[in-house]
Amino acid sequence: MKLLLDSISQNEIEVLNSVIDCYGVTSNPTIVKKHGKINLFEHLKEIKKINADLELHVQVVGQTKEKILKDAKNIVDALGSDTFIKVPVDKGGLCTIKELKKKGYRVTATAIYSEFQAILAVMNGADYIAPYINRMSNMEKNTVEIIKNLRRFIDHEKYSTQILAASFKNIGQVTEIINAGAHAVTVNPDLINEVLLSPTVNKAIDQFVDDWEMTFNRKEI
Ligand SMILES: O=P(O)(O)OC[C@H]1O[C@](O)(CO)[C@@H](O)[C@@H]1O
Repeated sequence: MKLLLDSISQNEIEVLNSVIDCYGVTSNPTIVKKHGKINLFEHLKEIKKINADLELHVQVVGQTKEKILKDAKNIVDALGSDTFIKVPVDKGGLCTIKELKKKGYRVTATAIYSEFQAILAVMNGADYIAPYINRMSNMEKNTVEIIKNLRRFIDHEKYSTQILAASFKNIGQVTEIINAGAHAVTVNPDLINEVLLSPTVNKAIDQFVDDWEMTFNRKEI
């Protein structure tokens, strides 16, 4: 299982990288917008300095094959050939995924709202597919079934594509989707922090320390 952070906040990534096993970071233009008009490539290079092993998934903006290929080249020239190029799965995106794979790029197929869209991206050779869990739930789709079906399809047909589930709005969705068979999830640090900073957990820990101190009159073992 791979856990990625759906954020480009250096502070959030630095803190969580020291606490949990982070596999990489994902971004899209909406996530970048929160940081204003930054130099994205320089910003991401700083994130790589936190942990050189972090996978970077960076989204293209171009909407035609030519423009997507140009964006992909710029991304890889700036950040290295191990960077994953995120390409939205529409007609233009699909044929470009094929082309990018022929040229040796690493590709994450994104903006996936349906099982069939995901299947087409797998067939075109995407390394990862990123189904949008919360956005599909909002469309009353059974996301657990979709992930189970996709995993079955990938395993049965022996594709090497991995499911990188994205767009979560609560941790319940994350665990459900991991259990359904996703290979990887990308999660907003706020959702992870909600669990790690839970008042219920803190209360239980404080109670243990209080009980120890009452018994032994000290706060160490
Ligand atoms: O519904 P949201 O939270 O905007 O998420 C969209 C998702 O798409 C991604 O761009 C993945 O491709 C993630 O970075 C993000 O989790």
